[in-house]
Amino acid sequence: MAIINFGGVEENVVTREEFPLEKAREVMSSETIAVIGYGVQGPGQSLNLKDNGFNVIIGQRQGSASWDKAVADGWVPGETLFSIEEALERGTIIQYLLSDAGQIAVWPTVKAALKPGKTLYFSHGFGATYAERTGIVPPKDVDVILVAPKGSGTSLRRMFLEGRGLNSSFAIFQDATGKAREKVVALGIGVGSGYLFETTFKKEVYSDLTGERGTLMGAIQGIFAAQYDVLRKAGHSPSEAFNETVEELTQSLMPLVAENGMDWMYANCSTTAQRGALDWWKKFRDATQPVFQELYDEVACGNEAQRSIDANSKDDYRVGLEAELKELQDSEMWRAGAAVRKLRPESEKVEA
Ligand SMILES: NC(=O)c1ccc[n+]([C@@H]2O[C@H](COP(=O)([O-])OP(=O)(O)OC[C@H]3O[C@@H](n4cnc5c(N)ncnc54)[C@H](O)[C@@H]3O)[C@@H](O)[C@H]2O)c1
Ligand SMILES: CC(C)(O)[C@@H](O)C(=O)O
Ligand SMILES: [Mg+2]
Ligand SMILES: [Mg+2]
Repeated sequence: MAIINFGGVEENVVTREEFPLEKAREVMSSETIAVIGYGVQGPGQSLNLKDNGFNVIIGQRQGSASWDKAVADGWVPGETLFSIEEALERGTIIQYLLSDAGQIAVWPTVKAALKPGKTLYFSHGFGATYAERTGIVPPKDVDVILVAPKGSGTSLRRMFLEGRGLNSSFAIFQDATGKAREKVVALGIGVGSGYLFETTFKKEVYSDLTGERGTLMGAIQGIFAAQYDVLRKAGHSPSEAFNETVEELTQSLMPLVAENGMDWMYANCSTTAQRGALDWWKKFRDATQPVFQELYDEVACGNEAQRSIDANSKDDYRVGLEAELKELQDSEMWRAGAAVRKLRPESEKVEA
């Protein structure tokens, strides 16, 4: 473990230097990793593990679109691609990567397959933390661990292929064999994490649900929509409103934040912009803080988890989700965005 000072607070992290891939392969040398579910995380984690030299199989519902995707990605039915039941039987490490609602539905099958000595791996603290709502209570004689990549499975794979690494958190829920720690770190390195920081199942799920509902996904769309609306009502064109709300942020300013922090991005803007941003950011903080607090409280009391379980356990949940995504796509702001994306010079080059 390397001790890293995060803004004045020291934390333990695991890097690839201290726990190299060779060591991870050694820890996993006699294990068969069964990745159950081939949605978003399933492909990213399993393909990275395979390319890193681990012994991986996939368990997925036959006849589903995800099964076809697995075949297209090179997994071979009967050799490395199986029904969920068969993969559970063959695997010694069970990477449970169905959707969180799917995990509840399939839990009785998984539980029955968890013979002593097997390891149960999650990428979210959801199922085990909200056990009274999910019914997911692992048997006492298996190791239960978590590696949660902090980003989309799509990014996990893309960054791996670019030689980069998304960071992940890791946690141990249950250490039945005394080897849970080396297993979780080996798998974290194996799935392509840049580095690993330690957490608990409960902290992972509380922070993850807050983050995705907050600044990462929910709040950002809300703030974009509010500013775009004000600009449009004041007579600005869609292209102007979109550029001043989204395009400049994603294309010009966020890469500077990612590179060297907010002050660096500010420093690369005019003194006029800096004066305004420094004057206004605290107003936005104060206006949104109560909403973030409400969000965290709803997560911590379980209401948010319950809403997600109720919505995503419906047979036709995809229909509703797709309609809501379409509503976003069809909004003027995101239609303007589609036109703006096409106008990027590099888009022209791709099409040419
Ligand atoms: N999406 C991400 O990038 C991401 C990032 C970090 C963590 N996670 C976590 O990883 C886990 C997997 O998430 P995901 O987004 O990859 O899942 P997903 O929504 O893409 O679904 C994964 C698979 O679950 C299968 N599935 C759903 N319901 C099922 C059922 N009742 N029976 C059998 N199969 C069923 C689907 O066919 C699909 O292949 C979750 O715990 C999630 O919170 C996801
Ligand atoms: C990619 C995210 C938002 O970080 C993940 O938490 C998810 O649920 O998909
Ligand atoms: Mg999440
Ligand atoms: Mg997340």
